[in-house]
Amino acid sequence: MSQSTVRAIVTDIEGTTTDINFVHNVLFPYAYAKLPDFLCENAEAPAVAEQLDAVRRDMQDPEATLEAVIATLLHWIDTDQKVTPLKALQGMVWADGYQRGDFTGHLYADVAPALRQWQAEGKALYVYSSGSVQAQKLLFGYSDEGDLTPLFSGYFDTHIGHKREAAAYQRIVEALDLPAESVLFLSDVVEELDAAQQAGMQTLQLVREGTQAGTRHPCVTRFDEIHL
Ligand SMILES: CSCCC(=O)C(=O)COP(=O)(O)O
Ligand SMILES: [Mg+2]
Repeated sequence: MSQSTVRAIVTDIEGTTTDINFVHNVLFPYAYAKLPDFLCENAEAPAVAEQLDAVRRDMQDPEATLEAVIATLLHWIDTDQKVTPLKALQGMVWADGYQRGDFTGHLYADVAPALRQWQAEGKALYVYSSGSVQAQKLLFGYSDEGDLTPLFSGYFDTHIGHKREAAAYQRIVEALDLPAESVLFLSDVVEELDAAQQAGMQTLQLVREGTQAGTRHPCVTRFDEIHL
């Protein structure tokens, strides 16, 4: 990493800022439990109906019943599929959980101080996650460390493309209007880092407890090991 040239940092969430176990053992089961009733009660609401139609398109069955759509969504949660309408609906369900205080967004202890320091140093901070932009804002807005959303300049989800495709990172660079080599991408997933590197970004792999270091990208175990 050529540290002096970093002008913006784009961070992944799961496995990077946030424990994978929080996502898989708190958020996903909450959505699994609450989604059926939420959809039965809100299927006619325009924002929900739009996502249900998108699920039917992905199922290649425009006439699929609500029951069949719900079964598909639950299967996608079970198999951790990063399907855009599922992610949008999960975000809507999690909003209730955060607002009721059922959980707060997990952040590793080293994350908030580093984000604050980088922002104070003039770096622009962005999030790129498979979770919807609404879900990202909720996690950082209702985080263990309070509302961190003022630290971020923007959020990207799968509407910009999938995280293992270089084209998604090219679009992010265009949106940031910065040279690709001045943007640093942080993730725990080597394939995501490969894609960001192909788009010209700098990369750093977060190797949190329980995850494996790769060999293709520089590695750190905590945000406070990153000196820009
Ligand atoms: C935005 S919090 C929920 C994260 C999520 O739904 C997910 O699938 C994790 O994706 P990531 O790209 O952050 O690994
Ligand atoms: Mg990740």
